[in-house]
Amino acid sequence: MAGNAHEFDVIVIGSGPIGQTLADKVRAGGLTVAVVERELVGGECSYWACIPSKAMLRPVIAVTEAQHVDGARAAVTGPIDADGVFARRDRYVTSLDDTGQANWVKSIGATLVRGHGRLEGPRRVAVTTPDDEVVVLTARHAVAICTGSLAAMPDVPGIAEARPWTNRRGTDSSSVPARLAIVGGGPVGVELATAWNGLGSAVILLDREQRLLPRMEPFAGELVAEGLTEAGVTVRTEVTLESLRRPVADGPVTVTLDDGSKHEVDEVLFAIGRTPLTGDIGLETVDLPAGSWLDVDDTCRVRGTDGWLFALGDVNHRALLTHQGKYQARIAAQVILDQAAGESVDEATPWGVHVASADRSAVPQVVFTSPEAAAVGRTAEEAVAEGYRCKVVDVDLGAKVAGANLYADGYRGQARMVVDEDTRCLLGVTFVGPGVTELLHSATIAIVGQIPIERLWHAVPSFPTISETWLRLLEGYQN
Ligand SMILES: Cc1cc2nc3c(=O)[nH]c(=O)nc-3n(C[C@H](O)[C@H](O)[C@H](O)COP(=O)(O)OP(=O)(O)OC[C@H]3O[C@@H](n4cnc5c(N)ncnc54)[C@H](O)[C@@H]3O)c2cc1C
Ligand SMILES: NC(=O)c1ccc[n+]([C@@H]2O[C@H](COP(=O)([O-])OP(=O)(O)OC[C@H]3O[C@@H](n4cnc5c(N)ncnc54)[C@H](O)[C@@H]3O)[C@@H](O)[C@H]2O)c1
Repeated sequence: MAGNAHEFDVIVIGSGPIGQTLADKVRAGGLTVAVVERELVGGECSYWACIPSKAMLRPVIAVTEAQHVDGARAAVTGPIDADGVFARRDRYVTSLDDTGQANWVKSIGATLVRGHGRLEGPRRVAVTTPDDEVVVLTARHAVAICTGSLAAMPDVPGIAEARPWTNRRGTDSSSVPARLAIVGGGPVGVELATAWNGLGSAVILLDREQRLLPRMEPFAGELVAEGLTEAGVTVRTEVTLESLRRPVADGPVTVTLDDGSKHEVDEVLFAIGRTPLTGDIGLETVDLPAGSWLDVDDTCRVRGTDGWLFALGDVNHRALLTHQGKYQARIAAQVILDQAAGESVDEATPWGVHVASADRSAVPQVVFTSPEAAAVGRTAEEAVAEGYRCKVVDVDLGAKVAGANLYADGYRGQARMVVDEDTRCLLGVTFVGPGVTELLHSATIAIVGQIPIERLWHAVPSFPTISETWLRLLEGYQN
């Protein structure tokens, strides 16, 4: 880079799915962009999170589903081929080679700068390259922090000697531990328990809360725990980890819980949440605290800065999901483009082009377990806590939905719809059961579109599909 080649309209720090989306959109709008990446272009999502976990889960879920269809069950005769699953995963993560994604960044006309980016005052980013050189970039319009998050670790005795797994080894290991303890029963914990149990590990899943998936409707965690238990996972809730011991480097780990029980395993995996990757990105140079989640407004501009600094994706802690971060990137790109053109930004109109309104009321999430759990919007408990006058409708899918029973014999699943009684529009919907994942977007559209119950009756689900759950929910609302 020579002359003013270090000056760009926009600098994006972090090339995960969110940084890439922002770069793509502002570039398409005619701005120049530098994308700074210190590790692999594509981020955690592409190599150690969404993509490898789903590549590993799909074979496990496919086999489990076949085992629940009379007649098909007889065709499932052996264990899952772990090497085949690892090969599938490696294909999806391009064997941790980011050439394809790096070329894509270049193909959109962005400049990829390899190295660790740190703010150096407003609109300046110093990049320490792999050769230990420092390149200083300046941004005419905006800097976007898209640095993502890291697995959180608890402070318990013995953690260093136990060399625990996180989502990284949990998604890139090509050997199956005979015994695996997973601490944390959120989405990462339940998905990786499903995957590794399916691949042959004896898994014990531990959570300190009363139930798994504590952020979803209670029946989600309960049905997922049932599915895991049926598959052979030992599920322990309301337990706290006291210590780990791995006296011999290659030997087993002893996990001690607060109820006094001890469990010997070959590996321990932590899935207890995330911490923001903001500790070493120069936040202190712009008067922001280092190491914290970045507080943004609904346009994704960092509060306390004057409109040049954006934080998108996991780092802003609005919704730690790839699709939601990419939505934020689309909104922020519009804000950046309009600011750069000297046009006004309308931050006051919900659902407008500059406001990430869905983050507040319509975040969809699918947890890929067996059964699957899919939810969007508020839970009943959240709606009540926020002061809504609401009606809750529950449907037992196995008992009431013909399409569900044709999908799996002895189908077990449940749905819940939370309705705002003042507007008769939906506040939240949850589906749990085999094959429900693709139903979720219908609920997202109903919530975002603010479609009243009366109109939903005109959205006719095909017979005999699991979507007929919608009819049962509407009938339940009338009764
Ligand atoms: C096991 C697992 C499974 C998941 N499954 C799903 C799923 O199915 N669906 C879903 O929606 N979400 C899923 N998530 C969440 C999803 O992975 C995150 O929400 C998503 O990766 C966030 O994207 P991001 O771009 O903000 O961050 P990341 O994907 O973490 O990317 C951040 C990038 O920034 C780079 N970086 C960091 N600091 C610097 C720096 N100082 N300088 C330069 N570069 C830097 C990093 O190297 C990285 O490449 C999963 C998470 C886990 C752990
Ligand atoms: N399919 C998906 O959409 C998907 C999959 C994986 C992860 N993610 C996202 O990634 C983020 C991280 O997921 P996660 O599951 O790591 O975090 P999480 O915060 O969603 O869940 C953490 C779980 O660990 C438990 N926990 C916390 N501390 C504990 C302790 N000391 N001992 C025992 N249990 C403890 C909590 O009760 C909770 O159940 C989430 O926001 C999640 O939505 C999404």
